[in-house]
Amino acid sequence: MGEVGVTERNIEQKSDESMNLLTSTQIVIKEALDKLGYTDEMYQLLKEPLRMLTVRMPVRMDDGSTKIFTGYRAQHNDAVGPTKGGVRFHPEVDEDEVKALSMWMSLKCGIVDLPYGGGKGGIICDPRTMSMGELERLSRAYVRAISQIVGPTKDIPAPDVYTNSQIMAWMMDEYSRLREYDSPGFITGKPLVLGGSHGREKATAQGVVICIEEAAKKRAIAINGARVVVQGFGNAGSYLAKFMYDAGAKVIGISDAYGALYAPDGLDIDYLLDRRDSFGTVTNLFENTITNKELLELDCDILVPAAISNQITADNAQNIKASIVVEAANGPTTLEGTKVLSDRGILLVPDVLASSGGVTVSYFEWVQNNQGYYWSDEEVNEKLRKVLVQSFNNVYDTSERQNINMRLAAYMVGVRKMSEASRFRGWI
Ligand SMILES: NC(=O)C1=CN([C@@H]2O[C@H](COP(=O)(O)OP(=O)(O)OC[C@H]3O[C@@H](n4cnc5c(N)ncnc54)[C@H](O)[C@@H]3O)[C@@H](O)[C@H]2O)C=CC1
Ligand SMILES: O=C(O)CCC(=O)C(=O)O
Repeated sequence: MGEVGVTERNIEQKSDESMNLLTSTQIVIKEALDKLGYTDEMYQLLKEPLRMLTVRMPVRMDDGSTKIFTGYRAQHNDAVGPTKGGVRFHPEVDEDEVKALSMWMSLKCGIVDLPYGGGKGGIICDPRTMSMGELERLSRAYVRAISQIVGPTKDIPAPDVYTNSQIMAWMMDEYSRLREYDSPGFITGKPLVLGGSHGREKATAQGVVICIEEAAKKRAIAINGARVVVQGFGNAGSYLAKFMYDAGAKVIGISDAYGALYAPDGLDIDYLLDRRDSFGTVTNLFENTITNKELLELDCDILVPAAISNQITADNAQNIKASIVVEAANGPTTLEGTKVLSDRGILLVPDVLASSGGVTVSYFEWVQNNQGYYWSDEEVNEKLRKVLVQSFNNVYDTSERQNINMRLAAYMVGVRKMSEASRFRGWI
């Protein structure tokens, strides 16, 4: 931590803290289990995924060469039910990160009370440099490689960073071909015409908005006119910016992997949405950009990291000016960063709560696939709001009652269901 030159670091590179995504998750899980009175045996069960599959996939590239890609699927704990979680295509995917991501999925499912455990997948690749044909062959190869451990009642993938409904459609088709029957419930985040759910695409952002509204009430901040900064302009970040903009907030900063845009009087979000590409890139069209680091430190009321992990660390947490930080991304704040923000009285709504709208509507999609009967957009929104408002207040009240920060409170709420299910199954 705190090494010389860290401020100059390219944001794509990882800090020492990021090596500890898994370790820091284990530390908070242990703390939550201790507070709940569980023994060390429970911690030993939950500190790592039950299963971690590494696969190597040969894929024919457009130029005729063959490239070998490495991918992972982690299944953290399936005591409650099948595991569930997205698949990430990113050059920086690594084994420990996928493990931590699967553990966060277990916590999310516990917090919003879904009948799932956590899973997560990833492939080391850069889809921004691949053709549609190459992406399709890679997506299908991944499903063939992990097919033995996934399925509608085993482990149900979904979208995450740099994956989308088209990739879900190819994966669903490959799985259905392997099994020789149509299996829409194998994966969620599908296009509507293939059994996708209304509201899934915007669900993560909608869940974040509900958490922002609830957090703003606690801090007496009016959404109308609030200054909002959003890091990341992909699925989560761009919908979120749009919802906040439509609600009358001033979105003064947004960013992507290449830089950030800042306008003190507010950005024209509709214009930016119109110009962004399918990877959530838009800043390359502008000249007066700032860095992602500068974006995070802008003077604002509400800051939403909605891109990648390890963005708020011991290095910059002191400089964050927002009153409320709501984590749409997975793992954007390190343990050290969390401590600094909490000590400074900034309300931090943690990822495992704030970004749980995505998996909640994925669950709705899976339920609709299983029953073959589909709900309206209004029905989905109403159900999502109910779940998220209740979950936010459950975690917030726990944090107040126990006098702890919301991350530890969320872990306490999230870890309980899988612990109890593991105990009833006789595993501990
Ligand atoms: N899509 C979903 O349903 C859910 C997503 N999340 C989390 O939200 C975050 C964003 O995911 P999506 O919006 O789905 O991904 P996306 O692929 O749609 O968009 C990613 C955005 O992050 C930006 N980005 C990538 N690398 C970056 C870097 N090094 N620095 C700054 N920005 C960078 C991209 O330019 C893009 O704007 C991730 O942490 C993901 O795990 C969490 C829950 C559900
Ligand atoms: O929609 C899902 O099933 C999982 C979404 C996800 O990967 C996440 O919440 O991080």
